[in-house]
Amino acid sequence: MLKVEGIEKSYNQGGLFSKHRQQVLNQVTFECRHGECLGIIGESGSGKSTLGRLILGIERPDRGTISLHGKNVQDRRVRIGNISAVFQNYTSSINPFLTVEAAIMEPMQAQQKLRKDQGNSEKVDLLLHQVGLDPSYRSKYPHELSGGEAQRVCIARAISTAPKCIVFDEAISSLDVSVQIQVLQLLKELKEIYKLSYVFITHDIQAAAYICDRVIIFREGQIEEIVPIEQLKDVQSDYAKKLLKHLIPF
Ligand SMILES: Nc1ncnc2c1ncn2[C@@H]1O[C@H](COP(=O)(O)OP(=O)(O)OP(=O)(O)O)[C@@H](O)[C@H]1O
Repeated sequence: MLKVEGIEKSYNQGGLFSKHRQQVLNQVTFECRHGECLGIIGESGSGKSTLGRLILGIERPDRGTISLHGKNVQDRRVRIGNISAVFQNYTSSINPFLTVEAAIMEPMQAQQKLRKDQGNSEKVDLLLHQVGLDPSYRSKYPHELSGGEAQRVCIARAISTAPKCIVFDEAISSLDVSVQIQVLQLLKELKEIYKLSYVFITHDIQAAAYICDRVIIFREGQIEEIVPIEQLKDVQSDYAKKLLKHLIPF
């Protein structure tokens, strides 16, 4: 369903007029199946977040295509309401001047399917309930929320349009360990309820093992290996073995 084909991306290095370009992604091809959680693991700087931004249509690839159900995500109409994101930095992901209710309604309004009416308010209550928050949170502002609560609001925003795919970029990394587990459980439940596909960018191998069905091992902007999660211990390449050994704590 989400198809990434032959993606290449480079950035200018050394200022606006520099001719030197850094190749960040090189011939990246994979598919994220319907209802699948596909992990992306790699060293810092290997291009994971860049890939996430391309899937979200925030940036364009130099070459290659990313499509959702056969339609190119560069078309805004394909993305809006169908692909959403949850980032690491939950505090800057929500407009500080918006209440929780307004923040959750924002993506729905962008989708232009629902208007600010009774139905929408009810939907906000349902979404809050689904992420484990009670209706009293509707009138709160971001600065009144804990990190875990703010990330739950970001998740409510992400699911509010009933998307087909959500990109998580280190979405649990800034949370306390106990909150990370709760949020991972929540994400698993929501994936089943909404039949979602997840692209789960992380450096946390344990989180990946808990939630992912398959994992892409990323190396310097290229796919080193794609492994089903139950075969994570049996990766083939020396690089993948070293990376996983490095990422597993103790
Ligand atoms: N907008 C940009 N302009 C120039 N260079 C960029 C830009 N975005 C990313 N890069 C470079 O691309 C490379 C890959 O960055 P990216 O953030 O995608 O890696 P990452 O694997 O997500 O790293 P981390 O795990 O540290 O977040 C880095 O060398 C980074 O400096």
